[in-house]
Amino acid sequence: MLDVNGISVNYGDIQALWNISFSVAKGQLVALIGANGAGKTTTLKSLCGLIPTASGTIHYDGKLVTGMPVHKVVDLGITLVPEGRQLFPKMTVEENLLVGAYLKRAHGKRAQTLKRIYEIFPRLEERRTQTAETLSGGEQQMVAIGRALMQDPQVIMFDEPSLGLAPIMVQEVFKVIQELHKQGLTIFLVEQNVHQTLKVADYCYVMENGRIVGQGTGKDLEADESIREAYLGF
Ligand SMILES: Nc1ncnc2c1ncn2[C@@H]1O[C@H](COP(=O)(O)OP(=O)(O)OP(=O)(O)O)[C@@H](O)[C@H]1O
Repeated sequence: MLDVNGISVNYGDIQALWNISFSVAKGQLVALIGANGAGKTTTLKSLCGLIPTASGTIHYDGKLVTGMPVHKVVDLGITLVPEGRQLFPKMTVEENLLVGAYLKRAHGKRAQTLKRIYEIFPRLEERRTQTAETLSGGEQQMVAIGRALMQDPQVIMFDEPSLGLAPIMVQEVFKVIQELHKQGLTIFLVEQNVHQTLKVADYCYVMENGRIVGQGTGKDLEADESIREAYLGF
């Protein structure tokens, strides 16, 4: 469904991605793990058209996405839940969610999608009139996921959704991601919580210094000694 072939990305004179290739099949949960500064966020931004690629191609459902503006990428059904959530703090939960449904593909079904999101996150329905800034970190992450779902995506990409959350909320976020996977969404998950990620991912890529240096099923990587040493600490 998503095919990334040999992309490179530069920030001025600094090369951040070197000839990255990977693919995400329909309905799969594929993860990208790596340390701080490895290039994970840069990879996501280039997939959404937020930053240009210097070389290589990105195809989605057979269509060339490379060079497309962000709103066109979103209209194809690719959605990002950004790191740090990026909600509108003074707007209510429901207003933040509705922001997600501004494009044509999602606008017509927004009432129906909102209902579905409140079924997934009953807590957000309880707090629908509360401003985003007054929510806990975990609740804000739920709003960010809900807002992405309002775009009616085919592929949802997460940038470190568990970052900065209390352990119980980390579990909650992973539960939601697994539930969305079960419902058939295609998921590309960028995470530093390697332990949890290897448990839920169908397939996983490992990134270091802007390069893909390993790949395999969650189980394979969990059993790999160098991965255990570098990312799992045992
Ligand atoms: N706007 C920018 N200008 C210059 N360099 C950048 C910019 N954004 C990222 N970089 C550099 O590109 C490299 C990859 O950064 P990126 O944010 O993609 O890593 P990451 O794996 O997502 O890290 P983290 O887990 O810390 O978010 C880093 O060396 C970073 O300093």
